[in-house]
Amino acid sequence: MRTSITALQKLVENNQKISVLTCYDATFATLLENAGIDVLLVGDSLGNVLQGEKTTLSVTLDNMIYHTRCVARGTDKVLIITDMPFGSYQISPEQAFENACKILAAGAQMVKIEGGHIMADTIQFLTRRGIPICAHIGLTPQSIHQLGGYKLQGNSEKSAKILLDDAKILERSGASILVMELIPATLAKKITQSLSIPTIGIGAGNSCSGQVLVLHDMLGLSQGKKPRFVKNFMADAQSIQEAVTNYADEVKAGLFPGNEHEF
Ligand SMILES: Nc1nc(=O)c2c([nH]1)NC[C@@H]1CN(c3ccc(C(=O)N[C@@H](CCC(=O)O)C(=O)O)cc3)CN21
Ligand SMILES: CC(C)C(=O)C(=O)O
Ligand SMILES: [Mg+2]
Repeated sequence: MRTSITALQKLVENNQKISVLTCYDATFATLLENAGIDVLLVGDSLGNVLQGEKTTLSVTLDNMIYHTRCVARGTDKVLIITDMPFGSYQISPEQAFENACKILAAGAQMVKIEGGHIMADTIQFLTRRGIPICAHIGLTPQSIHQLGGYKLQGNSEKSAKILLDDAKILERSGASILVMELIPATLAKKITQSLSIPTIGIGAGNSCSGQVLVLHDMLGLSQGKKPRFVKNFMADAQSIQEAVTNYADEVKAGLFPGNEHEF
């Protein structure tokens, strides 16, 4: 039996942090599972790190299905969450359901969708029909051309209030987990304390229920400017296994992210 959302909730109740990494293939999936990572996210960041694109916008549903299958084949214990790609869930709840079914059939146990209150109806539609949902607020990279850059979100009183309200609405709509990306640590803490579902942060400080990073970033493989929230775990490790184990340990111990990784 794979890790269930119930098991993740138990971790939260016992004040244990949830470790999440992105993963796109079977070899890494086996390695991450054996290193004790709790959740693997088949992220649409594969557009960046596998396909060499500037944004996640061109990633297709078939891409996500293919990589979900690869990750599922390489594992038998971890919970697999797969990003629904841009355009696969925004048209209607019905279309979102149809596409989410294909992702679950490929081996994911949950799908992630970007957006706040605007996604409430879709989340309600899917969760009432048996699809577990991870919501995602703050910096939502599929809206990059609207946001105008990969910038900190929720840094005004008004936008912080919208994010807090969105988080509550998403929980009420049935979301099982909430990813929060690139928001002030104090806001992420307040949101986490206001919800009963686990929160997973990336650039959202140390008070979330868990943390996620893009695998290639934490292995120091990504080129170009490194976002503030990224830590290269290969810098102090002799092997990929050791780097991943250190990540899991530092998340569990509340050592990562440190002050230098938050906003
Ligand atoms: N390799 C990779 N890592 C990611 O974390 C990631 C992807 N790809 N692709 C999809 C999105 C895009 N993401 C990004 C990309 C850049 C920044 C960045 O440069 N952030 C600045 C913010 C500066 C500010 O607003 O103050 C930073 O310094 O963190 C953040 C998130 C997160 N996701
Ligand atoms: C960075 C995480 C949260 C993500 O959505 C992705 O990898 O696509
Ligand atoms: Mg994503």
